[in-house]
Amino acid sequence: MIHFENVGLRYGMGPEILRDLTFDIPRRSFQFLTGPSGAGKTTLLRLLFLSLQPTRGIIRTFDREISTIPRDELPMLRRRIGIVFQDFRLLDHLTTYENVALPLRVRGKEESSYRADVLELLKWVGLGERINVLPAVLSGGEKQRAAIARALIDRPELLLADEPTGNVDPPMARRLLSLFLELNRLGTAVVIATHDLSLMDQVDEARRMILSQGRLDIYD
Ligand SMILES: Nc1ncnc2c1ncn2[C@@H]1O[C@H](COP(=O)(O)OP(=O)(O)OP(=O)(O)O)[C@@H](O)[C@H]1O
Repeated sequence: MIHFENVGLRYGMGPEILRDLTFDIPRRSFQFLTGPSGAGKTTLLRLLFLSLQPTRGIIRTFDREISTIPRDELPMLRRRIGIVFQDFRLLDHLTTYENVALPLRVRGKEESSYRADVLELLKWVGLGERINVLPAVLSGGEKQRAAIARALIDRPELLLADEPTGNVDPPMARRLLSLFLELNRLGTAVVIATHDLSLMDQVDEARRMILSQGRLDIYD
């Protein structure tokens, strides 16, 4: 589904942060992406989300080679990808409900067709009492859960999550992990960037992608 071939990335004139990355993200796969702070996990997620272009090498996403796609077509491809940013990126003027429903609204769906699903997901992530408030009054953990719900609601083909359990307690982290696993069971490929070893230990069958000094090792 995603193919990287000899991909390298540098910011401006700086050093190469990622070097010669060659790997696939298969359909329906589940992987953790880990490595020391500053190793380039967020950078790799940005490449996967098509918000950065590689400085060398080839990336194929959903059978399209990225360098050949006109910029104005990228948003259509991105709609097939759900992403949880480390800094959440909720829209300040929208309520929790509206933020989570946004991907469906953008798709032109009728509210009556998704309202119950959005409310159910919000309850599942523990935001049932926070449906009609703005992000400014949510705690860090609540914002994180709203961002996760928004990334999941449209059942993307690929889900990317950057430290998605960084702001929640261990029971909530387990609950969120079970949500990612359920989404994966329904057919979504999942990539979770994390430092949390206990989280990774809960999914024996997950692939581990380990970034270190610009290189990537994969353990299936
Ligand atoms: N926009 C940018 N411009 C220049 N350098 C950047 C930029 N973004 C990241 N970097 C550098 O790229 C390297 C990798 O950063 P990145 O955020 O991808 O690492 P990370 O593995 O996600 O780190 P962490 O675990 O701390 O979140 C770091 O040295 C960082 O300073």
